[in-house]
Formats: sequence, structure tokens, C-alpha cells
Amino acid sequence: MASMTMSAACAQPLAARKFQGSRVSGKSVVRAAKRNVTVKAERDGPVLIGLAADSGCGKSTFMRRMTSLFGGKATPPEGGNPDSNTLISDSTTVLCLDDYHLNDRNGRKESGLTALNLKEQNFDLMYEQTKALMEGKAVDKPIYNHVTGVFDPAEKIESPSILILEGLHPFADERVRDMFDFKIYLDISDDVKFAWKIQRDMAERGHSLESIKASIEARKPDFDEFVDPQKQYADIVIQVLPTQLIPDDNEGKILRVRMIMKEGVENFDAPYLFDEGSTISWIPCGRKLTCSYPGIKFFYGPDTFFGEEVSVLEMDGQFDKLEELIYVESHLSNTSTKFYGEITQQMLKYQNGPGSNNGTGLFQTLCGLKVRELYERISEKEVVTAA
Ligand SMILES: Nc1ncnc2c1ncn2[C@@H]1O[C@H](COP(=O)(O)OP(=O)(O)OP(=O)(O)O)[C@@H](O)[C@H]1O
Ligand SMILES: O=C(CO)[C@H](O)[C@H](O)COP(=O)(O)O
Repeated sequence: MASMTMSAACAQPLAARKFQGSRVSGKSVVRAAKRNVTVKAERDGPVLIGLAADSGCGKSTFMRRMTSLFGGKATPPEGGNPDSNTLISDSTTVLCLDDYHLNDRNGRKESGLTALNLKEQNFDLMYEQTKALMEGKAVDKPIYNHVTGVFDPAEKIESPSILILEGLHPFADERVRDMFDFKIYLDISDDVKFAWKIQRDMAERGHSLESIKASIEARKPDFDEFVDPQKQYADIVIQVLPTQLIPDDNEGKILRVRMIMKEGVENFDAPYLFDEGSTISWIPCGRKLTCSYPGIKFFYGPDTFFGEEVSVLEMDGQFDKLEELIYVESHLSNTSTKFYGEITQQMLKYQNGPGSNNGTGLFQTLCGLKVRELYERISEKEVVTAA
């Protein structure tokens, strides 16, 4: 049977609440009534979006979901290097920041540093080229070839309408960080990262369990020091955790996904469940939504993250019948869809992609819709969408 609880009394001040993983019980916080619209006038260059995440954490999957909302298929530069890391569609260009590594694979062996270390990234070049693209100029960007481990001849990148920088360190350099219109951090917990790596590297790449464990352990200290701290700068953090619906689950198949959204971000109004500012726990399983074990649970409420006010949308569990997502979609507001059912349509379009039946796909889609709206507000151009 469907069940919902909505809290409306708050004993603690916002800042005193524990953030991570806790069920927040608190009052309806009236703070999001204003719409955060600040259209930047006289923008000639692109709208700049950043996506930070560790490697193998679903950036490519996320990018496919996001760029498809702008129409056209994102592909590597036509007639260019087949090992290019760049994806170009009609209006979007996705640059992979691995292309700004300072040293190639051998160089890193000599320096003894990993690619996660900030000293191994050419932030000056990354800044200069991002700035040039933002000014509408073309650049000759290096290509780091992941197959050979060396740099290939540079490729010409024209200034697009929407420029997306994805990689390990989009927000580490203050000069580039300040240029972004919107910053996203994909935060995959160690347990889930491990499960995904095993799935990909064992099944698809023939690596042993021991070698996968060793590579994750080797990366962890540098990841914690150089990549993870960037989440404090993100406007949205999509956090992927093991389910809480199955006690001591270690399979990593059922996921609890949280979309943590900063308050007061220009051109971004956070989506919400039922009632903006309230704290809501919702189990929609029953007549309208088919749920097999362990079911689906949603949560929405205010919180704090790195000392800043945020709202959190959370989904634990997975959909049995994806088309029934329409029921959940109809209870979400501020989603920036252009027609009824657009989220469900998008999710069905990518139903074979990883995460399509759980919160990763849902929140990545929602995030893509918010980016589309942000682009429309800043550029004052409309993205035409077919229902
Ligand atoms: N939402 C998801 N649910 C389940 N598995 C996922 C999800 N997203 C990604 N994966 C798993 O992680 C693997 C890597 O995904 P993807 O190629 O999108 O990541 P990436 O960050 O672009 O990787 P890399 O940086 O290594 O190119 C996929 O093969 C898949 O097994
Ligand atoms: O973290 C990474 C990508 O995000 C890679 O480890 C880094 O780019 C180095 O690549 P390779 O292992 O192919 O030399």
C-alpha cells in the first residue's frame, strides 16, 4: 500500500542537522519561494556546464542522457581521431579533461604521481582554452589517447552553444571554477564503485578480482585528496549509495540515490516532491506502482551540505515497470519538462542504458532537464523538443 509521511515541526536549526544518510524530520522550511532567475545579458559565448566524477562512474552514460535533450546525436569529431575523447552534437560539445593531463602514461611513471594528483593536470592550458571557447574562439586542444597512453596531435574545437567539461578536476582551479554556469558532481560511494568496476572490468575486460581491488585501493588516497573535495563547489551532487531497503546489502544492485541541490543558484529552481520545503517520506508501491522486493522509497527535504542550505530528493529501490514512472513524475514539481510525461519518455528512450530503472537514471534525466532550462534562460533561445 502506498504510504507517505510529511513532517511539519522542526526542533533543530537547519545547520544543526546531521547531513549524511539521516532521515531528516523537520518543519516545512519556507525559503524557496523566490525563483532564481538571473539572465546574464549579452552572452556571446557558450553556456558552461561542469561534471566532476571519478573514472568509471557513469559520466559517459550521464552525458548521453543530457546531450540527447538538446537534440542530435553526440559523436566524436567527424573525420577526426577515432580515439578522440570529445563528443559533439548540434549544440553541445563535451570535452574530457583527461586531455589536459600534464604528462602521458610514461611521464607519470617517472613522476610517480597518479592522474588524480593536481600536479598532473595542466590547469593553465585548461583555463586558457576554456576562456577562449567562452569568448567564441576555436582552440587546438590536445588529445590524451587512453589506448596508447600518449598524446596524439591536437584537434580543433569550435566554440559551441553549450560547452560541457567532464572529468576528474573541473572545479579544482579557481579560474575555471568561476566560469561555470552550473556545476554537477557525481558521487559514487566506494561500495557501489567497486560493484560497477567488477561488473565492467571483470565481465567486459577480463581483469581479475584481485587486480580490480588493488587498482581501487591504489587510487583511493589521491581520489580522497584531490577529487572528492570538489563536491563542496557543486550546485548539484548526485550521490549513489547502497540501498537501505535490504539490511547489510553488499550486492550493489539496488541503489539509494540522492540529489543534493544547493539553494539560491542562479537560473536553477530545485525540483521537489509534493510540497516545496516540506520533509516527505513516500512509499508509492501499491495500486499505481508495481514493486517487487524490496520496493521503492522516496524522500524529499531540506538539509545542509558543507555548511550551505540544500534540498534533497532521494530514491531508494528500482522500478519494475518503467512506464509506471509517470505516476511518480506527476508528483514531482519544478522539473523543467516541456510536456506531461517528458521524464518518463526520456527514461524509456534510454531504458537499456545503465541505471534506467533506478534513481541514477531518474536524477540524471532531471538534472539534464534543469540544464536545458538554464541554457534557455541564459541564452534566451528555445530548445525545440518533440513530444
Ligand atoms: N547508473 C548506473 N547503474 C549501474 N551501472 C552503471 C551506471 N552508470 C555506469 N555504470 C557502470 O559503470 C560503467 C562505466 O560507465 P561509463 O562508461 O558511463 O563511465 P565513465 O565515467 O564515462 O567511465 P570512464 O571515465 O572510465 O570512461 C558502465 O559500464 C556500467 O557498468
Ligand atoms: O582517471 C582516469 C580518467 O578519468 C585515468 O586513470 C587517467 O586519465 C589516466 O588514463 P590511463 O590510465 O588510460 O593512462
